[in-house]
Amino acid sequence: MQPQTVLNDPLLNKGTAFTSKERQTLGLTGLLPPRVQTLQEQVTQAYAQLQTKATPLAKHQFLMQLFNRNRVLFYQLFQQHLTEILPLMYTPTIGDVVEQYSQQFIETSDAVYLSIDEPETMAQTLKNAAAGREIKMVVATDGEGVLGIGDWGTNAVAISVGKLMVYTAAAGIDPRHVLPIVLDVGTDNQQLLADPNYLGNQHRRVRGAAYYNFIDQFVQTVERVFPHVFLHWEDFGRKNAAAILNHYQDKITTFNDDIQGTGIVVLAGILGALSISGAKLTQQRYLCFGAGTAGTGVAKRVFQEMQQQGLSAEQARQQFYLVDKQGLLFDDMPDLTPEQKPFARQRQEFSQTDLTDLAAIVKAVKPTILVGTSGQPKTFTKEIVQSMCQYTERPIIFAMSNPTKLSEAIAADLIEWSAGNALVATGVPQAPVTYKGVTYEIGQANNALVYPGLGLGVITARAKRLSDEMISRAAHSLGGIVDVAQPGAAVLPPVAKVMSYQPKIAAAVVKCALTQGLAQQKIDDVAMAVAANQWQPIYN
Ligand SMILES: NC(=O)c1ccc[n+]([C@@H]2O[C@H](COP(=O)([O-])OP(=O)(O)OC[C@H]3O[C@@H](n4cnc5c(N)ncnc54)[C@H](O)[C@@H]3O)[C@@H](O)[C@H]2O)c1
Ligand SMILES: O=C(O)C[C@H](O)C(=O)O
Ligand SMILES: [Mn+2]
Repeated sequence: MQPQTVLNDPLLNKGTAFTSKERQTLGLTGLLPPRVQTLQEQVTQAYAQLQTKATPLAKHQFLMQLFNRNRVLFYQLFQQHLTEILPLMYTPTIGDVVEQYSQQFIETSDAVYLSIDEPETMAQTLKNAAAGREIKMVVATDGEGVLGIGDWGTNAVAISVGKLMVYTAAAGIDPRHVLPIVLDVGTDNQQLLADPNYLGNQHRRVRGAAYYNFIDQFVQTVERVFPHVFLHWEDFGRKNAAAILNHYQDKITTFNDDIQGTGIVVLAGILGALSISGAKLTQQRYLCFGAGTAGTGVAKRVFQEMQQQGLSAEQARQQFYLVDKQGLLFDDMPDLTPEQKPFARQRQEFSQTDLTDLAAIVKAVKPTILVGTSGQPKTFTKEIVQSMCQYTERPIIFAMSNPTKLSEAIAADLIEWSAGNALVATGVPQAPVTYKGVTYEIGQANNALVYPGLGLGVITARAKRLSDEMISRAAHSLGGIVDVAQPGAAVLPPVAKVMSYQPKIAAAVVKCALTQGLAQQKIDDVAMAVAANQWQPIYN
């Protein structure tokens, strides 16, 4: 191998950690500073450099440079400083990274850009990108629904890269086995269409049959080029996200993170909240604010859980109320999505005629659980929180929207307005809140808490399908980590321990796959099999 190849391959490069013997063998003598460092010395030095960067975006750029040069060092640093680095490489900073993509562009970070204008190149592109590696996991986005910030076209490649980083940092998914992909089908973002520096296809989004044909070609090609791949869909627009999942979930091993990952983390958070309050799930009234991809995905997961806990489908359905742009959703509305329809209510259930404003809806419905997936900032007001406190002792309030500027609420407000009674979680990281002498830990209800372990389980089992039961098992596996007797306990386990509970999630998924006959891998010892699939960021 050419010496330059080793130094330029982030999966092989050790930088200053190449020993003098390795330098001799690989022809690197004199191509690096003379001092040989240990990995830990490199980590310490890189961490100190990181501290000199002034803004989250500058820190992100520095960390991307490390990622692009030396992946072992990058992930070792990431894992050692996980709570600090996660928000820099993922939510919320990733939102700014997407918006600034063209302005900041230097290099591609081993991502793949599949253009709807050149469909014939797809198979060769995937082979080129893999360069002989076995690809076990792909994250693909078409960038139409990035977090809550909307359509960012090809810029959304940063989301695929970021999601995969979290897979590796949190669950040890081997970076040699992953591929981040953007499906560039155009953009309807006027700012990008007018921007001379925009790097994507500068035309409007292709829709309809041509779009679905492209998606289908992608699925067929990925499955052919990478047998047994786990295909993770991220941040598609509302219509396409559900349509794609519904079409492929019984055909291939696939997962929509916004629908299913979010369903897992919210259900786990609700189960955590109920174990604090002692209330029963089957007695909760559930209000979804923002009934789009995530909102309906989560509602469906909680709905299924209520049935597992003994309610009939009809009884369970009575506990759900969905609110979208139109207000409370009624079955006579002409523009309901297929995912909203099953939960739409009948007008005659209510004496009120105007149920468009969230505060009025809360007063009428009296929800005990309020989950925001609307991308509408500050919509969970004092009035709403205080209404909920009038009829329920411990209201469950999750403000899921990302990034921070779009969150439905600030945790500190929810705690104060409810006099410490609300059981709170937020999609973005929020600091603990001290109120009247109690410190409330704020669980981060972000799918990042769960999808890495889920993917690790799927890969370990070489699961044929990702079933509903596997998803349900993943949600339940998060119970018992937090000491709920502790005053101010969070409803979800902390991000600081995220690495420690991913194997637990993975094991639950593997066991379920084995039971359901969906595992294509023979496994005797589940914990050992999971551990064997975890890559460690250390030099060979
Ligand atoms: N915390 C997490 O893990 C997580 C996961 C997925 C999505 N999210 C967040 O949820 C938000 C929505 O994401 P999505 O993928 O579901 O997007 P989406 O576009 O599919 O859904 C958003 C929904 O909100 C509705 N909406 C818009 N304005 C509204 C208003 N004023 N009142 C009521 N409803 C309104 C839209 O019509 C749409 O149905 C984003 O901010 C995203 O970051 C968080
Ligand atoms: O990316 C995140 O932080 C969570 C979620 O997938 C989202 O779209 O907001
Ligand atoms: Mn997402």
